[in-house]
Formats: sequence, C-alpha cells, structure tokens
Amino acid sequence: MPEQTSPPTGILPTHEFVDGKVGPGCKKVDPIVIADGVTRQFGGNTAVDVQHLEIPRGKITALIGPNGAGKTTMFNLLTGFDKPNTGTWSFDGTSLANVPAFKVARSGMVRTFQLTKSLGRMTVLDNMLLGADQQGGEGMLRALFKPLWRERETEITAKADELLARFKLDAKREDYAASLSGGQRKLLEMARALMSSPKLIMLDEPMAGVNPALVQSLLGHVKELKNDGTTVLFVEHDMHMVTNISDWVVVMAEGQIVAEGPPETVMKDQAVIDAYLGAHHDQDLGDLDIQELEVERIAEEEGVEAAAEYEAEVLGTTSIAEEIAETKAETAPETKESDSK
Ligand SMILES: Nc1ncnc2c1ncn2[C@@H]1O[C@H](COP(=O)(O)OP(=O)(O)OP(=O)(O)O)[C@@H](O)[C@H]1O
Repeated sequence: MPEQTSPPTGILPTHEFVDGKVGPGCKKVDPIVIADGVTRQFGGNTAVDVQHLEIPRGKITALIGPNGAGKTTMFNLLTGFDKPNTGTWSFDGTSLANVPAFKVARSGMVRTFQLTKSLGRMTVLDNMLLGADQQGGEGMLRALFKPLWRERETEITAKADELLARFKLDAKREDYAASLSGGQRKLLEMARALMSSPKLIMLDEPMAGVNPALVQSLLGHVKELKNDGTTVLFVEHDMHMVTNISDWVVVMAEGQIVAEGPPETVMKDQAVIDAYLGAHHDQDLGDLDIQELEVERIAEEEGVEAAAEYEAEVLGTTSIAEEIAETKAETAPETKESDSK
C-alpha cells in the first residue's frame, strides 16, 4: 500500500474496520470501494491526488476538508460524472474506471448533488419514478409484455409511496417539486436515490440549506440507511452531522487524503487541525468545542450573520458570533482609513 503522508498524530493505531494500522489510505477489513492513484487536474491545478482510499462497507463515512479540497471532484470521479487523468477504482469488486455515470448508478452506487437536481416542473411522485432502475426491460420488450410492464409500474409506484412516507413527503406526492422547500428537496433527492435500492449512497452536502427542523429527521434517515445495510459516504461541512452520525471520517486537503479514522479521534489529528482548522492549529481540539470553531469558520467564509444563524441553530447561543462581530467592529475603522483615498 502506498504511503501518503507522515504518520498522523492523535489517531488510534488499530481499529476494527481497519486491516493493519489506521492512517491516511489505510486498508479496510471489508471495503466496498477501493481507489488507487486517482488524479484529476484542471489546467495547472491538481484537484484530486488520491494515492489510495478504501471505504468500509455497511458504515457511514464522512469525507471532510476545507473548501476546494477536492471532495466533490472525487465524488464526480467515482460516480462517472467526471474523468480522471489517472487512476483505477472498484466498487464491490468490479472496476468502475471509465464507466459512464448511468452504468455506475445501475451497479448500485448512486449519489446526490450539492445543489439538488430535482425536476421542478415534475411532481414529487414523477421525480421518484425517474429514480427507479430499468429492471423491467425497455422498448420493444416492454411493448410486447404490457402486463409485465404494468406490474413493474405498480411495483415501483408502491416503492415510491413507501419512501415518500418514510421521508414525510407523502402529503406532497402530487405537488410540483418546485414548490418544495430547500430541505424538502434534499429529502426528495435522497428518497429518489433510494428508488434503485443502492448498495452505496453518496450524499454531497446533505445538510446544506436544510431547515433546522428537518436536520434531526435527515440525520435519522441516514442512520436508518445504515441499519438497512446500505453503505453511506457523505461530504459535509456540518460538524454536527459528522460527529453525530459517522463511523469513519476521511479528511482531504489539497486533493490528498491527509487523515482518516473514527470521528472521536480524527478531530484531534494534527493533519486535520492544520488542514481543516488552520488558524487554530495550536489549540487542543479535545478541549475545544468543534462547533465553536465551525462558527468561526462560517464567520470568516460566509459572514457574521450566517455564523450567528448557525450558532443559534446548533448551540442555542449567539455569543461567539457577537464576539466576532465586536472584534470586527473594533478593527473596522483601521481598514476604512487605509481604504479611504
Ligand atoms: N470544472 C472545474 N474546472 C476547473 N476547476 C475546477 C473544476 N471543478 C473543481 N475545480 C477546482 O478543483 C478544486 C477542488 O474543487 P472541489 O469542488 O472538488 O472541492 P471541494 O472540496 O468539494 O470544495 P467545497 O467544499 O467548496 O465544495 C478547486 O480548486 C476547484 O476550484
């Protein structure tokens, strides 16, 4: 197995999911995805440079990392939505390199997108039916065996209804998808992805834009998927979700896997602290609430208002955001002076 970086700190030496030592690119006891030498360049920029990655079967794995780390690009490559410059990978023992996206989905690996792809001018039910796989046969065959096709249609509609009920979208069955809230669309996209009964579901920022009232049910749905035997891989900036539901965390920075391990230890890894929480590298995350750091990150990247909203939702306070706002206000006059002509 190729070595990727210097040995991580704060990571357990062994773990039940791992065959050998825990660390970036470590081998798993029962991997469902194995990737080797996957690289993707955009012009001179190397977006992904993953030497080795294994995703444990039947577990919930979080893929985290700062903006631009290469997480979505890695998702796109694994699912056939983008082509790598180099690399091979397998899913459930079958090579999927250069396999187009629709075939990847048929093989049992489906994904959702950061920005939801539900079709607004179709009903919620029709969106669901689109997610069903094509096991019933197509074209001529379908026309010749209409009764069989009808049977299949009844079957998939029943499945859609079952999933809509599970995701509490049954009341919206006949509504246009465009009328759903952002959070409901996320749920619809997840429900639709499940229409084909995938072995692996990959969720790209499932929490982004989700109303706090829906957060708990979304977390519950993801946990249920695991209980049903589905492997889950998700990209997320929401540390609440990462620490609460993941069994395993993989950290990317600058295209590479810089750390991996169980959530309770990976957050103390020096590589994670350096890469993901850069400004706080000298602080012990064991004593610091990771959510407080998240508030600071949001304040830096999205502004104090967004940070205050997050803080209120997750911590039930606004004091950290207020403090940041005060500090910003104190330093603001200097900036204005230097900016003035
Ligand atoms: N289609 C593209 N063309 C050019 N550059 C791209 C393209 N897609 C991604 N990149 C670049 O590749 C790098 C990795 O981007 P990517 O979106 O995969 O990161 P990410 O970790 O998913 O970030 P975020 O958390 O912000 O979604 C970034 O530098 C990005 O600008």
